[in-house]
Amino acid sequence: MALEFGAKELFSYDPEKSSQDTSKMFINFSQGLMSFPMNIPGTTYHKCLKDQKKALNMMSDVVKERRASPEKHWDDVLDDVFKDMNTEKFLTVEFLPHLMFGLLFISFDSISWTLALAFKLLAENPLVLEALSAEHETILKKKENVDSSITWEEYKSMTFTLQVINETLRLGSVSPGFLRRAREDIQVNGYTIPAGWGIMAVTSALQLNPNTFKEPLAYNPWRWKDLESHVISKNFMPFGGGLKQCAGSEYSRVFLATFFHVLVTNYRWTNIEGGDVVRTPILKFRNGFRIKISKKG
Ligand code: HEM
Repeated sequence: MALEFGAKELFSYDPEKSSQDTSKMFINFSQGLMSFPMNIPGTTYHKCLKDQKKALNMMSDVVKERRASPEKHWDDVLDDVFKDMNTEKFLTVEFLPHLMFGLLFISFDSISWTLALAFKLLAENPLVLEALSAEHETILKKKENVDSSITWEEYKSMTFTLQVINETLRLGSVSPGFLRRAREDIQVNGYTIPAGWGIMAVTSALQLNPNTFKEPLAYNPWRWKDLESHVISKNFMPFGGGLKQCAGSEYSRVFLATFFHVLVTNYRWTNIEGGDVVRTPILKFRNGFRIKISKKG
């Protein structure tokens, strides 16, 4: 679902018209990223390369189709990218399929894992689920038409939901951290990081620091009301930091909040099996994760 929604926003993808199982392609690609790099049929790595090629071919076809009818407007990200090609030299026709592939992968993988973790944590913490449901039921009650879309004001009123999102990202930052390169020698606590060295800031560990987050392993969204903004900005970086921070952070928050609204007002679920969280170094479930979901009566 996150993939189809992202693909629709990026290049007006219509799953009904696609002959390919796009989700499968991206899942296979994702599984091969941390696999042993042996490119022979049957290996995870081989599947990863094969499906990456398929996905890139699909993106190339979309780009070709767009170039063939420049008068048509799509009102999606690719439309804007085509406009930017007039001013940005790095946006070449050869680069576009890679850009679309990268954006789609990065958006689908991170959001899907965050959602999967939220399903697990909410089911394990019924008080949190109860408070989350209450916030969304209140929004529904105030609506004149319950079937109308969520408004920006409603999104802005989701205080507890945003705390749930923060707490989920704190405990389960999809990425272990972010990468930088030292441009000059850097002194840290008596050690020197020489210029040119790669640096990985392991923010996922920082987010479990008991000096900042009391009982760091507890899933406690209420903690966010008492944390001051300067403490948050220095200790909570699930979307990275500085000029290079995640371009999709606001999109992700809106997506997750909207998803929770639909989920808790319409569905209930129970965890069936799996759900052991591991880092490889990206967040994963060791033996998968199965839930039983049903419509609320
Ligand atoms: C829960 C969801 C997400 C998480 C946790 C996440 C996390 C991250 C992190 C940690 C970085 C590295 C930032 C840095 O180096 O400081 C990053 C970069 C990036 N993310 Fe996300 N991301 C998410 C969703 C998305 C989505 C939905 C999109 C696109 C629609 C996106 C697009 C990007 C891009 C383009 C960059 C590279 C930014 C740059 O290098 O200038 N991300 N993300």
